[in-house]
Amino acid sequence: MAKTLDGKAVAKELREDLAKTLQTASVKPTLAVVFDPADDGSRLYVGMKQRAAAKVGIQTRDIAVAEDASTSDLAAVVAELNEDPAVHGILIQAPLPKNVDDAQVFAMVAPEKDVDGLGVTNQGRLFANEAGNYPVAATPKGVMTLLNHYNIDPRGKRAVVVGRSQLFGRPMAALLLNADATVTIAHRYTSKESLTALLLAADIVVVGVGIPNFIQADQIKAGAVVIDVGMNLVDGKACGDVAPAVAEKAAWLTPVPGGVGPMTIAILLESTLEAALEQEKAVE
Ligand SMILES: Nc1nc2c(c(=O)[nH]1)N[C@@H](CN(C=O)c1ccc(C(=O)N[C@@H](CCC(=O)O)C(=O)O)cc1)CN2
Repeated sequence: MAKTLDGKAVAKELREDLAKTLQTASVKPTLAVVFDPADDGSRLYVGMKQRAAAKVGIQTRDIAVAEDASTSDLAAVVAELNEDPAVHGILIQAPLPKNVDDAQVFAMVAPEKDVDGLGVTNQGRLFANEAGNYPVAATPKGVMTLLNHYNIDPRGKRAVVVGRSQLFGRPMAALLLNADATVTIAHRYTSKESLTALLLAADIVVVGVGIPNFIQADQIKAGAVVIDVGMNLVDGKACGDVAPAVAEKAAWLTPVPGGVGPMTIAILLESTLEAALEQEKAVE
């Protein structure tokens, strides 16, 4: 039976450390959250982020986007936040309304305020494996933090990332590559046959496609590490992309809920504090 990669517990530790640091920090960070209030998922996740931020001592500022907003409307919103010295971090909660190009909006955020690491500058740094401290997309960074916590070293391992989004798959693959894994990305055009062959050879599988039971036990190598980034609702209950029977094959598995989700939020808060401290240093 697989051991649990307990994101809920690791995220709690991370948040407690952040709260301690913030008690004596010289800056009280402010995170601006730009989101579509008509999207049920966004309302839920933004609420979770706001509550977690308040508990550690980070202020949030809500910016609700109108249903008929365009990319250029968002450009004006982001430009104002970029210029506001009271705002240290800007979070663009995806998805934005249908007339907005999310990727273009991610790219408008000033790199020093891009706490979600989704803009081209910070993604470029990650893909170049640039040394130093810059924000990285919260979900993939949360996965790496979880692996590290359980002393699972990707070096020399065969890793398969299923999904190629800007939020998850691309930065996930870059982080695993930067950690010296041999990485393959599978996506919607990868045939089921090829995907199964890749998965059966993989030591580490990270999947985030938004389809319940997408990964079955007979596609997983015995002893693999399986990270479920999926977040689906089935009969009102949260579940991931990995079938429950995978627990009988894998050595390690993340639960849903309680795995990668809480890590995503904790890493966002950590990146917000780091951005605020950097901006304060730059002003001095
Ligand atoms: N700008 C961003 N947009 C989105 C991101 C992101 O990282 N940045 N990720 C997802 C959603 N997401 C954060 O925004 C997120 C999803 C789920 C969770 C979480 O903790 N889920 C709980 C279960 C919740 C439930 O019971 O329904 C868990 O896994 O334990 C946190 C964050 C899309 N957009």
